[in-house]
Amino acid sequence: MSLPHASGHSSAASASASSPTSAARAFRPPAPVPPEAPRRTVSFVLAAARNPLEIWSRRAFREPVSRADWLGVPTFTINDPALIRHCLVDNARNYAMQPLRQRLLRPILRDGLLTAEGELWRRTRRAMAPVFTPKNILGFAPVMRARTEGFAERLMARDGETVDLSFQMTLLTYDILQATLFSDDIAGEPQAFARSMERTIAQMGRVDPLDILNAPAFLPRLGRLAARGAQEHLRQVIRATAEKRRALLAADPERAPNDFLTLLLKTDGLSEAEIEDNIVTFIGAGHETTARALGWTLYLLSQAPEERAAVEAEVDALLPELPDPATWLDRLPRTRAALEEAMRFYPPAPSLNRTAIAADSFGSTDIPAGSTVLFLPWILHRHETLWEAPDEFRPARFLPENRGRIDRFQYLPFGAGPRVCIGASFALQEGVIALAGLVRRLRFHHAGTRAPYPVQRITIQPRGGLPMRIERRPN
Ligand code: HEM
Repeated sequence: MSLPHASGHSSAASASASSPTSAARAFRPPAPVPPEAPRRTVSFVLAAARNPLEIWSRRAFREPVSRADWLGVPTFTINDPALIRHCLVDNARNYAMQPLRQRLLRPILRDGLLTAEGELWRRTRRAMAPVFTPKNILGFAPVMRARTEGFAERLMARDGETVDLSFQMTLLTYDILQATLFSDDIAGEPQAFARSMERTIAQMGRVDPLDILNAPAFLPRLGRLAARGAQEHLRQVIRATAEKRRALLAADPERAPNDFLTLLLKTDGLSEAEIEDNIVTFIGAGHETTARALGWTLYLLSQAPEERAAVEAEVDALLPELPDPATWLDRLPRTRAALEEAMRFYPPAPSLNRTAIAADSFGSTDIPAGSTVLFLPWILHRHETLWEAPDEFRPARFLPENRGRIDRFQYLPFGAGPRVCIGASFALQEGVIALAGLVRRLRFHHAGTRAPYPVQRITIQPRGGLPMRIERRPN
C-alpha cells in the first residue's frame, strides 16, 4: 500500500515573498521534525494515533499535490492554491464533507451548520446570514472587551504565579461565548452547564478506532455512550434557556438582549430543534478554536521580544485613543498580524477533509470519484514553495502593506468557499480585542522546562498545556 506523499505532480504554485522586520534572528516555533522519507504502514498508523502532525514527511512540505491510497481509497493532499480554489470554490458542489468527520461530529452537532449537507446546509446557511452581519458582530465588541478586562484584572492579582495559559484562554473564550450567546441568562446552574459543555467538546475530539475502521453505525462507541449524559444535560439547558427567551420576546421584546440567542430566534426558516443544534454547534466550533489561537500567540510573543515590544507599543499608544473596541481589528495591525502569524503556525482547524462525489480534473491532476481530498493548513501554511522562511515567526508578513503577497488560497485558517467559517469575523475581532486587552495589562513568560509540543486533536494543542508566568505590566 502506498502512503501519503507517494507521488508528487501538478503544476507548482507560485512562490510569494514576505518582508520580515527582524529576519536575522527570527524565532522558529516548535514543531515535530518531519521524517525524510514517507512513513511505511505501521509507522504511519502509530503516528496517526499518537499525533497526526507527525505523519507528514519532509516531501509533504514541498509537493503541490500528492496522492496515496488508504484502505483502497485514493487520498490527495493539495497545496496548490489554484487547485484549492478549484475544489473549494469553483467546483465546491463536487466535494462533500468526508464521512469520518461526519461520523464523529454528527451525533453531537446533528443538523447544525457544520455537519449539515445538501439542501439542509443551504437553507441553514441562508437563514444564518442575518445573524452574522457586520453590524451584529461589531455589536459584540463591547462585551468582548469587558469580559477580557475583567479576566485580565483577575490575572493581574496573580502576578508572579505560573498558570496553564492554554486552559486560561479556554476560560476566557468560553466566558465571551456564553456572554454573546445568552447574555449570562442561562436557565440552569452555570458551573454544571460549563462542565457538560467541556465534556461534550472533549468528546468531539475523540476518534473511536471503530470509526477509523469504517465499522457500521449500530456498533456502540463506548466513549460516546459515556458522554451522552453530558450532551443531554447541555441540550436540556439550551432548550430551557431558549424557551425562557421566547417568552420574553413575546411579552417584552424591548427587554430581550441582542445576543446570538435572540438573533437565532428571530431567523426565518429554522425549526426549534435546528436552532438548538446550531447553538451546540457554535459552542463546539466557537471558543476552543479561538482559545488555541490566543494561547499560541501569547507563547510566540514571549519567545520573540522584539515582536512583543512592537505589539505592546501599539496597544499602549493606541488603546487610550480608541474607546470603541469595534475599531480595534482595523486599527491595531501589529496585534492582528501576530494573531494571524500564530494561526499560520498553529491553525486551530488543521485539516479540511472532503470526498469527491464525481471524478474531477484540474491541470494534470485527475481525482477519481470517491477520493478523499485533504486541504491541510498545517502543511499549506509551512509550504516551502509558498512562503519565504516558512519556519520563522515573522508577523510582519501579515501587515497591510505585505498582505497582498499572500495568495487567498495559501492561508486558510478559516477555510474558503461556500463552507468558509461563518464565525471568522467574530473570531478575528474577538482575538484582537482579547489580545490587546491582555497585552495592555500583562506580560507572559514561558515557564516550562522545554518548548511546548504541538499535537493535533480537533485543534492544535500544546501537549501538557502552556505553563506561563504572569507579570503585571507597569501601567
Ligand atoms: C479562531 C477561531 C476559528 C477558526 C480557526 C475556525 C475555523 C473554521 C474552519 C476552517 C471552518 C471550515 C471547515 C471546513 O471547510 O471543513 C469553519 C467552519 C465553521 N465555523 Fe469556524 N472557526 C473559528 C471560530 C468560529 C466561531 C467563533 C464560530 C461561531 C460563533 C464558528 C462557527 C463555524 C461554523 C458554524 C462552521 C460551519 C460553516 C459551514 O459549513 O457552512 N467558528 N471554522
